[in-house]
Amino acid sequence: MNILVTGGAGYIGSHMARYILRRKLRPVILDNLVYGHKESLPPRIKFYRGDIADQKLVSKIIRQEKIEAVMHFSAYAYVGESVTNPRKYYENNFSKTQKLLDTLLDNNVAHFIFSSTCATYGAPDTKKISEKLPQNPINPYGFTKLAVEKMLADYSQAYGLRYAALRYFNAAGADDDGAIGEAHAPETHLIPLALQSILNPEKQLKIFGADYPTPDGTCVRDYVHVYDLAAAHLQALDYIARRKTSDCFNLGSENGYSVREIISACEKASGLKVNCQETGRRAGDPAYLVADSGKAHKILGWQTSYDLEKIIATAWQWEKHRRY
Ligand SMILES: NC(=O)c1ccc[n+]([C@@H]2O[C@H](COP(=O)([O-])OP(=O)(O)OC[C@H]3O[C@@H](n4cnc5c(N)ncnc54)[C@H](O)[C@@H]3O)[C@@H](O)[C@H]2O)c1
Ligand SMILES: O=c1ccn([C@@H]2O[C@H](COP(=O)(O)OP(=O)(O)O[C@H]3O[C@H](CO)[C@@H](O)[C@H](O)[C@H]3O)[C@@H](O)[C@H]2O)c(=O)[nH]1
Repeated sequence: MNILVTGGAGYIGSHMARYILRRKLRPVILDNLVYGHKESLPPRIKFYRGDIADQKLVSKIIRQEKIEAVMHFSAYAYVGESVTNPRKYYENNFSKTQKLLDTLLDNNVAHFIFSSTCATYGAPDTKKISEKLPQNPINPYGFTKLAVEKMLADYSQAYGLRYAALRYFNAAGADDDGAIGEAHAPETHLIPLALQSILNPEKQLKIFGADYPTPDGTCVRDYVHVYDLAAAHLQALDYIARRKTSDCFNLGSENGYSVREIISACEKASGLKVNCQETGRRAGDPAYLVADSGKAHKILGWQTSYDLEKIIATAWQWEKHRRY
């Protein structure tokens, strides 16, 4: 099967591309390299540098590469920036995704896997988040992802598009051999920043808020390894194709870890101290986000295989020797 991976030079997309290759399927990458790294792609992989909204280019790729399904990772994902510059997010995450979808329909590509997020739930007042909870995002980033989910539901109803909306919790970790890993620029995520503060004494990790209503006062998140996410994508694709259906799934480990627990895990993995300091809360951070992934377990047969220790071990391996 030929699978178009948009945003395939980015963090999660580049791991997806490797995972697809290992499963003897064929990924084709489309990325404009606004973020992302060409060095993250395996040699000899088919790569197109371009924009998802370039309908001529996307049509050409579909025809030339005989694309049968699309995994759509490309988006902007800085929550804070989405508040100060929402037009950038509505344009890239929503409007351009509509252009992409229209191109797919015009070229009879009917299978679509979408990178959604637990940020579509907002700040729910519950221990574990299942798909039954209402989606009430609290920032423009979350709204753009929810808007795409709504568009997918309408397109599926009207035009027969089959899709899976995969609502990731916190993607983390790196390739087991350390060849690729998380490399956002700027980096805003907790695990890479904690590990970088170990390697570079000039970098200090700020703990955003120690007064949350959580056991140790810091925010709790559900960290899920990128290859576990990748596995879910292929399982979801198989499911929507075989069953001729569409659905949404929460993807998390179902375990919550506080910022302080992540810092301790990074110190344990490295044997070194994280240089950190408590500061005020970061705007828009809910106290507690942990998945109920029972639906993905039951319907897709998805299980995670990386626990927190393994996730941090792969991230540490990557940070120590990173190539880009
Ligand atoms: N990282 C997380 O924890 C997380 C959690 C939930 C959801 N997500 C979603 O997963 C997806 C991937 O996230 P990531 O962390 O790998 O981000 P990333 O920034 O590393 O990757 C996104 C890639 O998309 C490319 N891109 C952006 N706009 C494009 C366009 N218009 N045309 C072509 N390419 C374009 C960028 O160059 C980049 O390589 C995003 O949709 C994000 O919203 C991420
Ligand atoms: O320097 C830092 C960075 C983060 N945090 C905290 O660490 C936790 C995790 O933060 P981060 O790694 O930035 O992830 P999230 O803000 O939870 O967001 C990620 O996970 C979401 C799903 O939960 C996705 O929608 C987003 O795209 C993705 O960036 C949060 O409580 C932050 O306040 C710090 O204390 N200091």
